Amino acid sequence: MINVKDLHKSFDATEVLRGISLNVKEKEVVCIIGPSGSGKSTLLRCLNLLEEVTSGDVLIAGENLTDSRVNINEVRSRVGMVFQHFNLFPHMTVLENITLGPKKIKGIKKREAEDAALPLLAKVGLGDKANVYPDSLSGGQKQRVAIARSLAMNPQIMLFDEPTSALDPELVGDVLSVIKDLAREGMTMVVVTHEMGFAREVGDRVIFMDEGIVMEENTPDKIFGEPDNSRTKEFLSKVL
Ligand SMILES: Nc1ncnc2c1ncn2[C@@H]1O[C@H](COP(=O)(O)OP(=O)(O)OP(=O)(O)O)[C@@H](O)[C@H]1O
Repeated sequence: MINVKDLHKSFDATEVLRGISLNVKEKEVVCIIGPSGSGKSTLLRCLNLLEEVTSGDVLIAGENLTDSRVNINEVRSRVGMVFQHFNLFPHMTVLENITLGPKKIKGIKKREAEDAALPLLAKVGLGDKANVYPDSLSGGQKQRVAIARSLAMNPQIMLFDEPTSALDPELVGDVLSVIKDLAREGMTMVVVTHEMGFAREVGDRVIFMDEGIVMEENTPDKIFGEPDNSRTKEFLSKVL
């Protein structure tokens, strides 16, 4: 579903991704861990064209995102992304936030978009919040709205960039449980996370990135039990 080949990404003279290759199969959950600044967010952003690739290939379901004919809106509909900061529009209700993309980008009629949005809100445990404004929600609730908003575009793939890092500890569990439900339903997902317990429990594979390269890719049990790479070992000894 996702095939990344020798991906390089530079910002001016700084090479942040230095030759990443990565394959994610349909329904697979891949968790990416690694120190701050190792390029995890940049990699994720290259997977839905939030960043332009410097060189290499990124294929999503066979379509090469480096092809200049690619339709950015169409790619972003297929590849949903949830950020650390929820980026909801404060002047719109929860329902308006969720239906904006389907209406504006997909041309779906208001009524139809709302009918599709309400079950998604129920799915993330916020069935009673359709008509409130984001300000009245907790961080965890806002993040669950952001997940519903991405799902409303009916994506084939979901990318999560540290979805719980901005949350108070007591709010993390509800957000992770929504992501776990998606994993159980067979959503293909790439999750950048500092939640090692989550990566171990939910990831089919875990990737350890450092200094813009994939240092190790392994099953959760292996990477958290007996990592092959000394840098992985060193990192995990600090965070576990
Ligand atoms: N738009 C940009 N312009 C210049 N440098 C950038 C830009 N975006 C990221 N970088 C740099 O790229 C490097 C990797 O950043 P990135 O956010 O991908 O790392 P990360 O592993 O996700 O870190 P964290 O865990 O702290 O979020 C950092 O040194 C960062 O300063």
